[in-house]
Amino acid sequence: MKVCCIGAGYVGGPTCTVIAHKCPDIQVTIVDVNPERIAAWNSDVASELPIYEPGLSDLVFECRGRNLFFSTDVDKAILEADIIYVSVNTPTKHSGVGKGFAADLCYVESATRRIAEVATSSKIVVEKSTVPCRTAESMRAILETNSRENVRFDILSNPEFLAEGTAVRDLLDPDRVLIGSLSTPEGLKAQRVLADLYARWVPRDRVITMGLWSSELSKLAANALLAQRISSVNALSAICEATGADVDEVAYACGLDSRIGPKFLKASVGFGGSCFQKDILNLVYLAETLHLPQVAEYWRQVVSMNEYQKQRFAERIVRCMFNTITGKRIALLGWAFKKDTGDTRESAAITVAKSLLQEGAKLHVYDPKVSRTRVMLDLAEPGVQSNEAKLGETVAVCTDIYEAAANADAVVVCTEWDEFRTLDWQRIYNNMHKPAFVFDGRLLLDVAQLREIGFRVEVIGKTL
Ligand SMILES: NC(=O)C1=CN([C@@H]2O[C@H](COP(=O)(O)OP(=O)(O)OC[C@H]3O[C@@H](n4cnc5c(N)ncnc54)[C@H](O)[C@@H]3O)[C@@H](O)[C@H]2O)C=CC1
Ligand SMILES: O=C(O)[C@H]1O[C@H](OP(=O)(O)OP(=O)(O)OC[C@H]2O[C@@H](n3ccc(=O)[nH]c3=O)[C@H](O)[C@@H]2O)[C@H](O)[C@@H](O)[C@@H]1O
Repeated sequence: MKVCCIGAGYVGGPTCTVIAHKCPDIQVTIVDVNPERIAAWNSDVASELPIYEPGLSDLVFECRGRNLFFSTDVDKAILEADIIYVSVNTPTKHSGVGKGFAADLCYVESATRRIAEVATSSKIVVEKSTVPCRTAESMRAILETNSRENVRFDILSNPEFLAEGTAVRDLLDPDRVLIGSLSTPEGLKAQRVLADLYARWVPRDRVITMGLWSSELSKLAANALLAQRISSVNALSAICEATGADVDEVAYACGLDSRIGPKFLKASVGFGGSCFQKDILNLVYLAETLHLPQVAEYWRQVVSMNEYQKQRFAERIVRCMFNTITGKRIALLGWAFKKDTGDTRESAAITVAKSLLQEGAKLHVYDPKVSRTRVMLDLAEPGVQSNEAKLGETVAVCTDIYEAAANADAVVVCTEWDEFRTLDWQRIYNNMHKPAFVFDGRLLLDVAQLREIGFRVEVIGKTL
């Protein structure tokens, strides 16, 4: 059996690497239109792979050249494959109908058209990208009206639930694998083929099957429910700050109720990542097009609360620093949207940094997995400063935390990297301007220890 994956991104790369690892008899080819990305996947240096995920480079090096291949030859991989994963990006539309909400399906459509044009034999096409409900229907229409005679396509929905930073672990031991299909004999047969593939390492009872539309909607629903928990606890964090309650204690007390559960109740500066916001806005758009304005408004509020949380944190920094940060140096620790990834898409750090820059601060950014180029690209958006040289006057990207914090007025923690827990805070304090502030956007630091050293500490969801 041969598997092809179109899209060598955060999902296609790890997902199909794990398939290659678990199924040495299956040839897996991951293709992409981006030659730099494919070249990076073919690098022999772990740090040059396009994605940082704990444990991923070992699997890539184990399988690559054996039964795992990364290539730009999309057509060849399509021609040879029995199963084709479509794992391309589905960003929020920036223009046209549904601008700012709907998913842009142009990449899914172009990959689907390519499959239809190139394939000379029947294929199972797996919709891996996160898509609006009933996208598989559009894919089927494109495939059926553009394919050759005697070539049949069975489309399955197989949404991905991995989280970045734990992708390999999530793929090796998933809570569930979801496969949706039409309930036709051919659809069910294709569903069995894919279920058998996963059952090589996932217990059968965790490979669940259902209809196509339920499967597509379940992915959007799962992300909406997860993000809703974070916005709920972040909304409570604002009440905690105003009342003297402690959000960690409140979350702990609530999470012990087995109906609520303890996970995903960590208050923060705000959720980031490429999917939560995008997928909820997609759900909002879906509700609007279905003429369900109250439903749309309900989910929209999860995103609004997240924007509020990020803004509230930035405003608190300014307020605590005597209502002005003009010309002050602020060390920003963490740029990725969560620990153990170099991904910065929709990272809360970006919003906070932009607000601080607009208030006239000078930023020294440190993140163990994010490059200077990435930080500058994230900031060089319209409305902030588009000129990189000018940006360089107010933003420095440091490779050392102590250098970032030297002569700073404040340290702001935006990402929960483990290494921030064990810093030499006395050394940091000695080299900072006084009063020295620490703003913890991740409830990560030992506040008592910091206060003893002399820091003024402000934490999300707490008044100290
Ligand atoms: N990033 C994540 O943790 C998760 C993402 N998803 C979903 O998976 C999908 C992919 O996400 P990512 O991997 O993060 O995106 P990504 O942007 O990292 O990767 C997508 C890749 O597809 C390539 N591509 C686009 N059109 C193509 C075409 N016609 N032919 C060949 N290659 C093409 C792009 O060049 C890019 O390298 C999205 O729908 C996303 O919502 C789902 C679960 C987790
Ligand atoms: O569709 C997707 O892309 C994926 O989106 C999320 O995964 P991911 O965005 O990679 O990472 P999460 O661990 O969910 O974290 C998202 C954001 O929420 C924040 N978060 C998470 C948990 C929490 O309790 N509090 C909190 O602020 C994180 O710091 C991060 O900024 C989901 O967890 C995955 O199941 C899903 O497959």
